[in-house]
Amino acid sequence: MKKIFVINGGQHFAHSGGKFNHTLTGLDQSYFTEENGFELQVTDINLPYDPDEEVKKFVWADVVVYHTPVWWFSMPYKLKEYIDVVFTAGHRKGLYRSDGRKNETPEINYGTGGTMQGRKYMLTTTWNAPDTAFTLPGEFFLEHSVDQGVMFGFHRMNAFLGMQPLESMHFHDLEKNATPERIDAYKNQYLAHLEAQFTDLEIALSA
Ligand SMILES: Cc1cc2nc3c(=O)[nH]c(=O)nc-3n(C[C@H](O)[C@H](O)[C@H](O)COP(=O)(O)OP(=O)(O)OC[C@H]3O[C@@H](n4cnc5c(N)ncnc54)[C@H](O)[C@@H]3O)c2cc1C
Repeated sequence: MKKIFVINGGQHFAHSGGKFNHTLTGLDQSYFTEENGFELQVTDINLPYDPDEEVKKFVWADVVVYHTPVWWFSMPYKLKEYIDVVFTAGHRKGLYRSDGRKNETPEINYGTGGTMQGRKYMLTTTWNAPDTAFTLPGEFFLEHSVDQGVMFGFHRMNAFLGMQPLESMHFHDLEKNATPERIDAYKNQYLAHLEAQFTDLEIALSA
């Protein structure tokens, strides 16, 4: 059984209802079943949580799945608060030991003190921005991808803990053009993405 820990970062606020991130979490619950060879734990950052129990979920997991809307080119404040609180609780309790540097060589090895080696993570993001804002010359994101641009720090954060990325998936135009057709297509694409990522993972983890 592969152990999957899903964090639903779809905060409910203003015009961002968290509904699409909740939909992704529901698809996880339909896919990561015991029948399919998975054990699943889910945290919704809108609900109260115990930081020590959350640390245990990270340490338990083979794969952490993060679902987040993008708010002001970052994550929602409740997800950021969750990470600040839980990762701090996880210092020397399974998430990270130190920043990785040694006193005698402080110039090198920053970010190598994580204790989550062997674990993987997968990121999904949701946006109002269309995908073309990242790809077309002259458009807003100057041709930087989501992973190498806005979410670069998020990926380094997971590297700091020692985790390796699975392929991310990003969902665009969910405000101005959230048509039923787009939502249905995204749901199907996400299930296909899970199949692709987690079929490969079976081979990688059991090797
Ligand atoms: C403070 C703030 C800052 C923001 N900053 C940015 C930014 O920097 N860049 C950017 O691009 N965007 C930004 N946004 C927009 C934000 O990223 C999107 O509103 C968010 O990603 C949408 O995700 P959600 O889970 O909240 O979905 P929701 O807004 O709840 O849902 C999106 C749409 O999908 C529909 N839907 C969802 N699930 C289903 C379903 N199962 N069946 C049928 N319909 C469904 C909903 O009805 C809705 O129309 C910002 C929003 C806020 C509130």
